Amino acid sequence: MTQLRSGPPLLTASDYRHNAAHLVEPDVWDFIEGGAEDERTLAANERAFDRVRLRPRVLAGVSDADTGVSLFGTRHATPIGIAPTAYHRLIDPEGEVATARGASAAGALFVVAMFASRTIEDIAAAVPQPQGLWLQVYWLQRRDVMRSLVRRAERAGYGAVMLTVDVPRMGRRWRDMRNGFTIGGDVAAVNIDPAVMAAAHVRDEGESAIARHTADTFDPTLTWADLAWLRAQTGLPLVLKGILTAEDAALAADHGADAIVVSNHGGRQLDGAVATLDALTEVTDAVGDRMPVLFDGGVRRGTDALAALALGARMVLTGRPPLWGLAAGGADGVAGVLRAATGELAHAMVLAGRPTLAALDRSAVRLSSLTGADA
Ligand SMILES: Cc1cc2nc3c(=O)[nH]c(=O)nc-3n(C[C@H](O)[C@H](O)[C@H](O)COP(=O)(O)O)c2cc1C
Ligand SMILES: O=C(O)C(=O)c1ccccc1
Repeated sequence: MTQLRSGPPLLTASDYRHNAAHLVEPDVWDFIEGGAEDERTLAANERAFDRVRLRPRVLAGVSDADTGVSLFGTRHATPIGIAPTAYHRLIDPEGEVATARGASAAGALFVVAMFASRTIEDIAAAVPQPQGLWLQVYWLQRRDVMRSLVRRAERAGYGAVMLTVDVPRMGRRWRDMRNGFTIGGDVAAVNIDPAVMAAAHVRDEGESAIARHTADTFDPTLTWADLAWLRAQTGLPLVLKGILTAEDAALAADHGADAIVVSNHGGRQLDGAVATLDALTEVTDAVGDRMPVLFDGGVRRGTDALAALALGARMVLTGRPPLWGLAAGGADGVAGVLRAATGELAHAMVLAGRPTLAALDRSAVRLSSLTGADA
């Protein structure tokens, strides 16, 4: 656990959040915490877990739990990984290098964002096993830039490429627009051709610079047929992030995705979109065993992870909590927040009588509680 110089130990993600709030600039805090428009989907993601009621089994002879999970041939000590988030140097001078060290210490997957503020190679060099890193990309108008990123990740030993598909344009985040949020100082998206990033700090009154930059550089004309191009650029597994419906999950499988992430971008894109926990079962039903389904959105404690895993997620990702850890204690804080959640998960697995992730199935959740019937 992360012990600060003074004050009580940080035991839960919520402890890290309260601690971190005082340690980053207010506009950066709003960028991290904020969601799109009235933030209803952001709130719904967390609230969905409040409805979950578990069905513990007893006298199962369970004294310890194994949280290990394999994905694409790589073993992870925990099924709780780090979702891609941009610009970690806004929070810690070492940025993604510190995050990678923390993830590696906790045995967790770290999905590095295309908009990382440290190089793909420096991040890989910070960990003993770079296949525990994946690279997230957005579809840029400049396909040559995408290709070079994917090739660099492959050469550096990354384990997979994750294409985020829920940003044809950036969601309107009133907080960032009111703050006139820009990425400045010596923080930059160092992996992307400077020509592509040239206008990244430009904005008009009432605008967010990242939204302006996204509109200038992303390719919103993308369709399912275009995925074949990216597929052909790399031998790495291709994971699609941002699926919320059975229809799109089936299309992803038909178009050769190796995995998908049920995600609404942490409530930062379409406000009013379904909470991810509420979308999970329709997606896992549609996919069956065709490919692994991952999950993100609102996971704040071990029992949240347990519910998503029970409903069919192979792994869960968390976005904001590792950033709270990074702010509170650098690499140690990232490891601390992941270990806290993993410890809670293992504890819940013992109390629920399910010693392994394989033994965790839908019978662990009272399904009527998800629809609010038990409220
Ligand atoms: C500060 C911040 C930056 C993010 N940047 C990216 C990004 O660059 N690419 C991406 O695919 N998702 C990005 N996301 C979305 C996360 O990957 C993830 O879907 C979301 O945070 C999960 O919800 P949670 O924060 O409730 O765990 C970002 C989220 C946050 C909070
Ligand atoms: O903030 C985000 O959610 C996000 O996806 C993003 C994308 C590009 C630059 C910065 C953030």
